Amino acid sequence: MTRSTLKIAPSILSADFARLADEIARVEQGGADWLHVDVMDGHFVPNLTVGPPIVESIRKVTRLPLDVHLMVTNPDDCIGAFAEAGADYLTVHVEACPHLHRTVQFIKERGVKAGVTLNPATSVVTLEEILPDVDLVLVMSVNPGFGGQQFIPGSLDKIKKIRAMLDQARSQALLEVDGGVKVDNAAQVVEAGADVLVAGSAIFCSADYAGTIKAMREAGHAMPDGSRGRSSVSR
Ligand SMILES: O=C(CO)[C@H](O)[C@H](O)COP(=O)(O)O
Repeated sequence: MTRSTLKIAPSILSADFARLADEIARVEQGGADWLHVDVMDGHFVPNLTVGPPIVESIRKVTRLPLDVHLMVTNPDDCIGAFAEAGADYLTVHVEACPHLHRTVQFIKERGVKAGVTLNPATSVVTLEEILPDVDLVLVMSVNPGFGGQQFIPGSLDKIKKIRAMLDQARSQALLEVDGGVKVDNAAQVVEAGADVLVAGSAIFCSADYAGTIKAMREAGHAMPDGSRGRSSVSR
């Protein structure tokens, strides 16, 4: 099976929230494919960020698909509000969902693409039963809660395992990686099997957002042996 074109999703967690519309315009004009929005409740993760009103405001200033990552306890309680606010993807944690299949159906019933994600210490086995139902799998390559952390090296093996599971199931779900993704490791992450690279500090802490996005895309398409990556092929 061929793979989707590599997507770059800047995470606004590292943007200047006082100038959010400008920051979003800069990454959109700079070639971003998606916008990644981290929702944190101060309970599932030790940080607080944005809710549905902010997503609704973001929806008005960009055409980029909104990739909303719910780092919250009881995500079922807020799925409707984020769907109405304009999320294109809603991704929930397997650790936060005792009835994961029901939660995924809630998301899809609202016309939103459904993603599932797992923390670094959570086994890929937790994905086995839900894979046929999801549009996206997100591998957290840092412990969620904060931007600017170091990529956990063991994440590469996890990405490879999930890539193999998706390919074996002939799944069309996208494989996204989030946490410590930089220009320097983008090739390894894509080689391991990623379709979507989330990057916060790498982009928003750089002087040239467009240049960083371009460099990350080029790195992701350049395999170690110099060949073009599988991710450059559309399915
Ligand atoms: O989900 C997240 C943190 O929980 C962020 O999306 C992620 O950490 C991106 O930041 P960076 O690229 O700086 O690591």
